[in-house]
Amino acid sequence: MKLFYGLVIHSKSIDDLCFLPNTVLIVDNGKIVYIQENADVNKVQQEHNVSSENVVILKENEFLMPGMIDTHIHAPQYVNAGFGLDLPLLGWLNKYTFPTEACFSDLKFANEIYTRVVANTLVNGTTTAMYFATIHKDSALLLGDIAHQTGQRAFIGKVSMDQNSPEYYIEEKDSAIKDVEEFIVALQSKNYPNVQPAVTPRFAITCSMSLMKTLSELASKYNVNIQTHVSENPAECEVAVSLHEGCRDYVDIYAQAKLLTAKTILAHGVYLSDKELEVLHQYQTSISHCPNSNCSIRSGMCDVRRLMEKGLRVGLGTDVSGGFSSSILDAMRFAITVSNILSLSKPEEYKPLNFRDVFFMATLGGAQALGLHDKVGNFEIGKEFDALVVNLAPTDGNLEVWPDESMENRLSKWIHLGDDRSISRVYVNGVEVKEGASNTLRIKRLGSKRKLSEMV
Ligand SMILES: Nc1nc2[nH]cnc2c(=O)[nH]1
Ligand SMILES: [Zn+2]
Repeated sequence: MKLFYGLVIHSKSIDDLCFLPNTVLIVDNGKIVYIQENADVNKVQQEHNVSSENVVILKENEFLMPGMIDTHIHAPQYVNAGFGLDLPLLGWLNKYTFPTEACFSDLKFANEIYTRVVANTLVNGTTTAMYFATIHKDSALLLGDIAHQTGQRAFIGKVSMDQNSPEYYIEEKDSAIKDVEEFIVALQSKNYPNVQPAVTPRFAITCSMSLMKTLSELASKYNVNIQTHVSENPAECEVAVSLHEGCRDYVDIYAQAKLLTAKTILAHGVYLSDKELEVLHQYQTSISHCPNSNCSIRSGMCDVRRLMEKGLRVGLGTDVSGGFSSSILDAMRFAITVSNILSLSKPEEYKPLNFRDVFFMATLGGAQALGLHDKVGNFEIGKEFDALVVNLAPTDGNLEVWPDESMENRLSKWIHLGDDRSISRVYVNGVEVKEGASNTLRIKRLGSKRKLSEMV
């Protein structure tokens, strides 16, 4: 049992951001069992029989918030984060992405990179990640092992692609199906409490209709989440629709493949028509908004306010390495900036996203988009305790606050100026995981680094 006392911040909905001062929150067996604002901490501690070594009193400049959720990240592309941003999507995939992903047939290389990406995202406050791995079954399973061992909540997608891909990085349809089924069975049979497989057709250009239909059957047979990309870039949209005869638009391709479910998340959705949004709403399919990626590989600017007003659930994604940063704080800022820019050409009454909106999207909104909102996303009794202790006065960095600043302004400052140095503790399912992840990264950085080419 663990008792936390101090300022708690979480969202109950996009319009209901709560600041709860002097709050006691008790966690037992990973779950939240008690939460009371303006509580008498000593009294509650005694009543619940919590020993003093299990009491965490937050400091003046600290607050507790739900862990952040990255609804779309490519773990193998972590190696490429920050370069190769000179080409738009289709050229970028061929020149930079596919060659890198092909290296993950090598388990030693996969182990090096996957250990780092899991540790790095945890240190940056990502308590849940929806990962694309590569087409390689064994290294995707390894990513699952690493997430489990390091303590991150994760969905792991072994990527499927059977057409329009380079010969060194493509699957035959039959072996693609066999490998996905074996991957799902193997990962599920490990019984990791917080790591689940996800069916992951790469996107409509690299997947045949027949492959996608079978993947949808597998998703339903094993009751797993589905993830793919949609409507990210104008050239991509054109090619996708031209490849799948008889499909009205991009969303119709996935509708005909029966991939649209309440457990499906589609990355991007920059160019979706009203009709497509209506269809996604009917299927309760959600969207991962990846604004850094959309800017960095110049895909376009997604008006997520419009998507949310149409009733879609929208989470944030880093989309490393289309996006160059693996931090959800960065995704929050990019989401605000894209929305601000879009608002310049909108009517005056258009409301760009603000820090409250993106805080919601990074936490409860992401949980809703992944269908995890009964488990995580905010602090409700019965939910699992995925949380960050944020320190607004780190010893270094650009973040500075003053004692008489409002809680709202302090949160806004953190969202705009914070980084991993201001995240002092990270909990997943009640277990503190930041220290272990930081040590892993430190050891990896101190050790002499091998050349990438020597690792493969
Ligand atoms: N951003 C992005 N879009 C994709 N569409 C298909 N594959 C990818 C990918 O790896 N990254
Ligand atoms: Zn992506």
